Amino acid sequence: MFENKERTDINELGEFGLIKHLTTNFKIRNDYSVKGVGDDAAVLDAKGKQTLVSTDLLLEGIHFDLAYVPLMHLGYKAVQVNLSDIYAMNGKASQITVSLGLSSKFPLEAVEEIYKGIELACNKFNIDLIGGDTSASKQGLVISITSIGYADADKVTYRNGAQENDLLCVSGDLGGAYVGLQILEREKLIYLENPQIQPDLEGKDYIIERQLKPEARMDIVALLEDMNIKPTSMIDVSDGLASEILHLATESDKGITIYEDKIPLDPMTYETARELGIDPTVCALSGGEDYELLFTISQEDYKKLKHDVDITVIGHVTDKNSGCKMVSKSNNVHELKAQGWNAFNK
Ligand SMILES: Nc1ncnc2c1ncn2[C@@H]1O[C@H](COP(=O)(O)OP(=O)(O)O)[C@@H](O)[C@H]1O
Ligand SMILES: Cc1ncc(C[n+]2csc(CCOP(=O)(O)OP(=O)(O)O)c2C)c(N)n1
Ligand SMILES: [Mg+2]
Repeated sequence: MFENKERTDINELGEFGLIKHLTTNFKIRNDYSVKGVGDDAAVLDAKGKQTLVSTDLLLEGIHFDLAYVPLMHLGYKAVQVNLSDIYAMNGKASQITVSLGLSSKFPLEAVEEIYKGIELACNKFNIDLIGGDTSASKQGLVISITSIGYADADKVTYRNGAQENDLLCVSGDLGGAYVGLQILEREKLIYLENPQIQPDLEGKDYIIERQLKPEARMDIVALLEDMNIKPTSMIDVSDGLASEILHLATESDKGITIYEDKIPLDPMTYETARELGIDPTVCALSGGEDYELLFTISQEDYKKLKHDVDITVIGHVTDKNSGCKMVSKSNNVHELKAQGWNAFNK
């Protein structure tokens, strides 16, 4: 989705000219970055902390569809999904590298749009862009971002630390990004059949934003620190609640039980799912792309966060033999299965 009329051929700048043009506005802003863009490698200083590194790959046609994703949003989202993994380790994100495979149809102005989104994310989350790689691609747009962060060794939170009787908590609300995607896909099909019809996204702002412009939960990491809570285990919700619960349980060698009526759903998510004839609970369990934090805390810590409206306790940790279960609104017990999004199922 790129409507800018000006089209400058990337060949006019060449690879190095392009890199210079795109990165010149990015200034190093934090002490962990010794050298950013411009040498054979970036130089970082962990300042006695542990270093967290995570990488994700976004491919046109698999992870995003340029028919309805504006390039600036894509740049912003690509950064968010990567920062989210650093926050899921209970760390502070400080740097990213950005690697691009650009299809030949992309003019300079299109790449500039992606970088506007990246810059917005870097400004908002205090991140240094410290490097990357740029190439032409014959198969559409490819974006790979690596995020780097730091945490004191005793703060780093793994997937494997959940203990029996811990409480399972989730930030924000779930399922919105998936329902937003269904609306965007619906409007795309209508448009393809009849290009005169303008997309009808009226009243769907929140869920469309959840899909196009997710926000990684840096604030939750800060909140937990303020509350003096160290989660016993943590993961971010990228593939859907069910899949992430199974990761925490498997890695921790425990079982987990959740309660359907506790799953936080935004009213717009709930109503739109109903309109589309899909079960809102299934959207939360299997939709994905929520980029909320799912974590376990010890019972003693419950009093510290019970009044926080942005964190919901949805279940608890059990012994391994009890497996992963959801108690439904009608009090039936269902086994949780990882039926979340899977790139290989497309
Ligand atoms: N091609 C690969 N080579 C090596 N490690 C990989 C590869 N793909 C994924 N991983 C690693 O597997 C683990 C799980 O990855 P993934 O399911 O993608 O996690 P996330 O949902 O947090 O991105 C991570 O430690 C990741 O770095
Ligand atoms: C065209 C399109 N198809 C599918 C999706 C949905 N989708 C894209 S990425 C994703 C989940 C996370 O992707 P993955 O590559 O598994 O990331 P990771 O778990 O490694 O962080 C989902 C549900 C989408 N937003 N757009
Ligand atoms: Mg991954």
